[in-house]
Amino acid sequence: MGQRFSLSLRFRFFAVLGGLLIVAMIALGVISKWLIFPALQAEERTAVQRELDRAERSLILNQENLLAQARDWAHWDDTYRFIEGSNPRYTEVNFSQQMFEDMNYHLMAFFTLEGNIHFLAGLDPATGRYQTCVTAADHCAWMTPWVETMQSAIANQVDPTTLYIEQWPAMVAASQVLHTDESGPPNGWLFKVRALNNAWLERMADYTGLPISLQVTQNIAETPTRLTFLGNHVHASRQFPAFGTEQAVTVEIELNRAQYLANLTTFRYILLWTAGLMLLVIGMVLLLLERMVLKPLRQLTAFTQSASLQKDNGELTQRQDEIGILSRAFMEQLTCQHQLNAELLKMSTHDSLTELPNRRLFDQRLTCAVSQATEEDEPLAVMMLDIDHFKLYNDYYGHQKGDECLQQVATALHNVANQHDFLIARTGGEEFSALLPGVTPKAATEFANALIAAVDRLQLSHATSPVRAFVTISVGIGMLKDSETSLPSAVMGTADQALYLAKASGRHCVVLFKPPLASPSISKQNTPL
Ligand SMILES: Nc1nc2c(ncn2[C@@H]2O[C@H](COP(=O)(O)OP(=O)(O)OP(=O)(O)O)[C@@H](O)[C@H]2O)c(=O)[nH]1
Repeated sequence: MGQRFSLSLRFRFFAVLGGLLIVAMIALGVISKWLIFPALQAEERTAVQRELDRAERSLILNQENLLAQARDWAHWDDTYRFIEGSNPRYTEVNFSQQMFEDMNYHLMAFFTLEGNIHFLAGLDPATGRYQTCVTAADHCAWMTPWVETMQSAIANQVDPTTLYIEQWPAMVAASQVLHTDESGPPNGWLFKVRALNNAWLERMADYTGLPISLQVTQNIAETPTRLTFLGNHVHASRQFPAFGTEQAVTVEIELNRAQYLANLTTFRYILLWTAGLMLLVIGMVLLLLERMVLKPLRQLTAFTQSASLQKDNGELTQRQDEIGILSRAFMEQLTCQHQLNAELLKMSTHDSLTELPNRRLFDQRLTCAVSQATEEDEPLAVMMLDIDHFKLYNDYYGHQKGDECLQQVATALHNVANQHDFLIARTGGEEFSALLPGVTPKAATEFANALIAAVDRLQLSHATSPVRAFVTISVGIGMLKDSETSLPSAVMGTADQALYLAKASGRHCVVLFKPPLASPSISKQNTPL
């Protein structure tokens, strides 16, 4: 049973489509894990990097802007003369708290070419008050570390714009002091410092639209950019090394992952729907296969297995699809087969000329009748009939007429047999046999006479017959009880002997076999009746 199920179409369809579904699911999973999710993450990474780049560009732009302002001041005859000491009103005219605040400067330092302080001005980080000094001491002591770093930059190679970290992070721009037409020789250095404080951050946030914050980090990382994904937000940072230290200014932005999470949710929905749809489609295909193919096939199998055509309830043959066509074709074939079988059966059991049962059928019935009569101790009569001088008939009228004569005689005999409910068969050329179960010798004799009379009534001319001018028959009757043995052949032998006697006695008569006839000599008792 199990093996038959595993070989069935239903199982194979289930197995193939189920397998297909599993493969598709695995493929979806693999594609999601190795292609889609990494692609979404890469896209998010790129978007965050882009935002970091934007923050960096703003920082650089701001630095370049500061540098441009430093150069503007440094390449100016007034500044040149101020360094020379021939412009006493320079500071008074150009410097004020308002100017520092407006320009977002925190310190401006003028140096000689050798790096000696010429003039310092700045906003005290503690009080926010504007101060000017010619030395970084006393009330300008907060400037000292800045001044030392700048002097170290002058002593080495001055980077025109860079980041400094001294107490707080700042961007610094430096330029040599030249004439307004940028002719030399240079006679000093001008440094401008812009603190990267909260006010600056607020301006940057306004300018970029990004929530930028700054950190001073003590170690410079190998990779300046760092992205940390935390639930629904991402923390991105990029380091910028500060001048002359191992420290760095780290620009940080905190971004919402809403876009990524929305993409992820959308994709998960798509994934879910795709899986659901696949499941639905395969389920539908299986259902349709079951209803449209497998169930009708099973019905067709049951239908073909049933022996009788009568079992067709029309459900299959009335269908208009391929199954219906197949069923109808099968039905036609089956009907044709049945007809052929019936014809073959008739051909094998009936005589084609007279349509009476033939010897084969007669012998079968005789065997059954003999055993039944023996078992039930019932009488059984058999007859052998022969057309008298049929050779002469054939010779005179021809074979064709002989056939017609045989047919007419057969019909007459059949009608009598039918009327009295016994079997008559054509068992030889012009020889017939009858089987009469439960019939006594007396009744058998009456039936035999009825048969002779029926043939007589035909009045078929037989011009050359020495018996009558028409076709006649002779009949020999044998009874089972008078037979030596219960063998069918022995019973028929008694009838044959009786017929022989009938022929010998002048024909056109009935002879009933009597037991003494069982001996080789024919008894007188077997005289024509
Ligand atoms: N037309 C025709 N003749 C047949 C057929 N079968 C047998 N015969 C003929 O029947 C004749 C039988 O002849 P016989 O056996 O000598 O017997 P009979 O002439 O009838 O003589 P008795 O039986 O002694 O009266 C033969 O001539 C056969 O050719 C048949 O199917 N059609």
